[in-house]
Amino acid sequence: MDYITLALAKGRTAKDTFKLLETAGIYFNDFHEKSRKLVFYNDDQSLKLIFVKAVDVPTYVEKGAADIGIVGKDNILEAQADVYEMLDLKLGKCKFVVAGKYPESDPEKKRNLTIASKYPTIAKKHFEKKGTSIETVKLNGAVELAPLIGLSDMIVDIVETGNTIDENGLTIFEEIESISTRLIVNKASFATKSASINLFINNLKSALE
Ligand SMILES: Nc1ncnc2c1ncn2[C@@H]1O[C@H](COP(=O)(O)OP(=O)(O)OP(=O)(O)O)[C@@H](O)[C@H]1O
Ligand SMILES: O=P(O)(O)OC[C@H]1O[C@H](OP(=O)(O)OP(=O)(O)O)[C@H](O)[C@@H]1O
Repeated sequence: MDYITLALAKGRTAKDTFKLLETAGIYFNDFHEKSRKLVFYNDDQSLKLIFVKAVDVPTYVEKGAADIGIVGKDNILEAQADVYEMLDLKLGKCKFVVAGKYPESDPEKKRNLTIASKYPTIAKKHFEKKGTSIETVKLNGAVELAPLIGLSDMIVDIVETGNTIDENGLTIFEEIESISTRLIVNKASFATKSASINLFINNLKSALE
């Protein structure tokens, strides 16, 4: 069997991903949360795990540095990565929305809107589809602050419980799409390592049932 490299997103979905891998019988015994190590091997050394920032997972997989990646749909869409998306792991569920101050922000206005987001590509594509041209301001967090202090008209961001939107007095104007953690595969690896990759995917599928 071929040996495969798995890029796994650090951050809020990591714990649930490790749990799912364990349900599938895949254990990384040398992994522990406080470790600063970035490379781990499973029990039978058939899997090499690299633990990277979520936003970088699509890059590792597209470029073939990893055969498989586990990462949120948000990062896959934003990266526009040329990879196969094979499985929905149903973790890290949330949705992309357009939000702003009500009634000051009006998404239907066709004037040049400024949208703040960690996801400027997704924001641009969404408004392009509606025939609205926008300027984007790329932020790396606390995006909800932007319309409150006049940095943008609205935001495109992730919502889960809605608490961040509510506590900052914003209103959701539109839901763009649902997000969850997905399994992605490098296109060349899928051809050259099909047996190992299919085995890995089938194990995860069984664990999800
Ligand atoms: N509030 C949320 N609820 C559920 N899932 C979320 C939420 N925010 C983000 N996610 C999902 O979890 C993934 C990882 O989130 P996390 O906040 O750890 O990543 P990050 O934004 O890259 O981290 P950082 O803020 O440290 O840069 C996101 O890419 C997304 O798919
Ligand atoms: O609907 P909620 O449950 O409130 O979750 C939504 C928040 O979670 C994410 O931020 P994160 O916690 O990653 O912090 P960030 O501002 O640093 O991106 C997202 O960008 C929202 O701000």
